[in-house]
Formats: sequence, C-alpha cells, structure tokens
Amino acid sequence: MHGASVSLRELGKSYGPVPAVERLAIDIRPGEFLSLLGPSGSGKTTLLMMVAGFERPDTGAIWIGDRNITQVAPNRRDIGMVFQRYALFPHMTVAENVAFPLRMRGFPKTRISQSVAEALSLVQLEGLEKRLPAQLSGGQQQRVAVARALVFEPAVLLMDEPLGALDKKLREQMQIEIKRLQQSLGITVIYVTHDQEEALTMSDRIAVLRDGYLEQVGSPADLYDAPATAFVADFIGKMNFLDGICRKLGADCLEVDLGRSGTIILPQQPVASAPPLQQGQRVRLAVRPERMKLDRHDDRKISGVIEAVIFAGASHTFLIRLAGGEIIHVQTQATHGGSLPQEGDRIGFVIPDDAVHVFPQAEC
Ligand SMILES: Nc1ncnc2c1ncn2[C@@H]1O[C@H](COP(=O)(O)OP(=O)(O)OP(=O)(O)O)[C@@H](O)[C@H]1O
Repeated sequence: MHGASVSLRELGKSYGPVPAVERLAIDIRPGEFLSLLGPSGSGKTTLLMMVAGFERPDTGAIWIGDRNITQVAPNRRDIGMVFQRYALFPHMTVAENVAFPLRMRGFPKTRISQSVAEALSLVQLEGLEKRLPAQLSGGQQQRVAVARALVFEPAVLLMDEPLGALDKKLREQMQIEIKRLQQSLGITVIYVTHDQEEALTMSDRIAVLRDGYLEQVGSPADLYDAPATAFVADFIGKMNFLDGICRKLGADCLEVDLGRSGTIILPQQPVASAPPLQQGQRVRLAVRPERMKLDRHDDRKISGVIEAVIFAGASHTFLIRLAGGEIIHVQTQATHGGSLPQEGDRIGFVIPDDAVHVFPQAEC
C-alpha cells in the first residue's frame, strides 16, 4: 500500500448564499497525515466530502497523484473513508462488512477472504469475524470501519471525526493505533477534527480553517510557536492576550501601551503580520502561559493580584488580574518545598522578548 499526493486547488463551495469553503489550496504529500482543524461550521466536512466525491465543488480542482479526479465518481477515486458514526451494516457480520467494498468491486471470493483476514489482523480483530456490529464495543466497531476503509488498499484515507463517539481513554488509545497503522502502511490521511489536542498528537501538518478560509497550514510546532494570526494563536494551545496601542516604533524597539495595566517594551518588532505596524495602531500581544515567569521581587515589571492558583499535577497555573482588569494565566512547573505565592498576593511577572507575538488588531 502506498500513499498518493493530494492537491486541492482553489476549491470553493457554497450552499445557496452560504459560502462553506472559499478558494482553498493545500498540497498534501504522499504518506502525510494532515488534519483539518477548525470550529464548528468552518468548512472541514464540506472539504472532506469534496475530496471523497460526495459534494461537487463550485470552483477549483482536486488531484490525487497525477489524476485530476474532480469529476470522477466516489468509488473510482481510490479513497477509503471512515466516519464518526461507524456506518457499519447492522445485519452483516464483521467479515461481511469488511468484505463489502471488495464484493462491490467484483473481486474473486478467494482474494476477498484473504484480504479480509489481512485487514482484520491489521486492526487486531482476528477471531471476531462472525460477530454482528451490535455485539462489539464502540472501539471495536470503529476498528471494523477502519478495516473496511483499508481493505481495498486505497492510496488515501479520509477520516471525519472518527473517534468523536468514543470516551477519552479509548480515544487516546485509538489515536496511537491509527497513527501506527498510517505510518506502517505509508498511506496518506486527511483527518477532520475539532479537537486541537488530537490534531497536535497525530498530525504531520495541520490546516486551520475559519469561516471556509485556510487560516494557516503547518506542523504542530509551527502552529504552536509561530501562529500566523491571532485566531490560530487562540485556537492552538492556551494563550494570553493583551490589547494595547503602539506608542513608539523605532528600528529596534516597540513600545506597547496597555493602558492601566502598564507598558511593555520589546526590543524589536517581532511581528507575525505582513504589513508593518504604524504608530498609534491597536495591537494584540499574545504570550503562552508557560513562557511567562513570576517575579516576586521586581515591581518595575507588569504586576497584578493573584486571583486563583490551580494545581494540575506537574504544574501550577496562577490567574493574575492586572490593573486594567485583564486576567493573565502564568503556568509554572510544580516545585517541592518553598512557599508558593498565594491568592491575594501582588506579584510581578517577566515576559521574555522572544515569547511575545504581536498581531495588528484589525486581523483579530
Ligand atoms: N447541506 C448543507 N446545506 C446548507 N448549508 C450547509 C450544508 N452543509 C454545510 N452547510 C454550511 O456550510 C458551512 C460549513 O459547514 P461544514 O459542515 O463543512 O463545517 P464543519 O467545519 O465540518 O463543522 P462541524 O465541526 O460542526 O461538523 C456551515 O455554515 C454550514 O452551516
């Protein structure tokens, strides 16, 4: 089994007056695991349905390898598909469910039984061939759905929230299994999820969608460390935001006035945005909670009052209210011994220069 490249070229689709996907372009490499991540209604399922062939794009084209498949029927696209609700045939046994795509394609009986056995062994379901779906757990049903999608050795596997119906523990176990399977088979996977942790764990790259547009595509580390927009910064991981106004803008210095909360001076313009900032422009600063450092002794820095301390095993998160009313989250490693700052304490914090992302507010 080998993965194929998938090229989405300026794809667009509206439902009547509602645009669902707008001029979307992504090139997916053979064997890549790409997740489509975005809030409800951002166009993930519509995009996947166009790749599968169940929705017709209004504009653009879809290529798999060197084939333009935009007008090709779904069953001729060499694509396997797994949905959230396993969509197994309830009256067919596990083996009959997995055999179905091969029977539809007119494969000979001996070949079918061999391929079904191989597919069931891939998902570790040997011995359950004669059961009906109702006699299986949720995780087992989803494995049958995966086996059925892989049995005809497609070059591309599409998965639409495949683990959405499972509980957290089983979901995490299945994430590892699916990733292992994908890597060992070398198959290309396009995976829809609205769970950012799932996307970060499983993906080679993540495409973040917003209102039908592609906001950013990159590796999990790219999106986490270098978000292109405030939306991506907010959507991936936890982020603090501080709104302010650009006061001074030298070649090597940027001063942001946070109103009653103070002033932040950055050594240069660490700006993700394309157009340069203007003096007087409203900006949004973004800093990860784990990049901020508490500093009890330095009250020249921005300070606030601790409203709550949340203990989460390996870390503590301090919720700190600034003079302007903003609540900032500062996460520190849990330490043993020594006194922790307490609720009600006034505390300063230090923000390393390279931890700050600056976004023009018009984009936010
Ligand atoms: N059959 C349809 N008819 C009309 N509008 C639709 C249809 N399907 C989707 N839409 C609209 O298109 C937009 C994108 O929907 P889509 O289902 O692709 O989003 P999504 O990101 O998959 O959302 P979710 O995470 O909730 O499944 C939404 O505004 C939705 O209301």
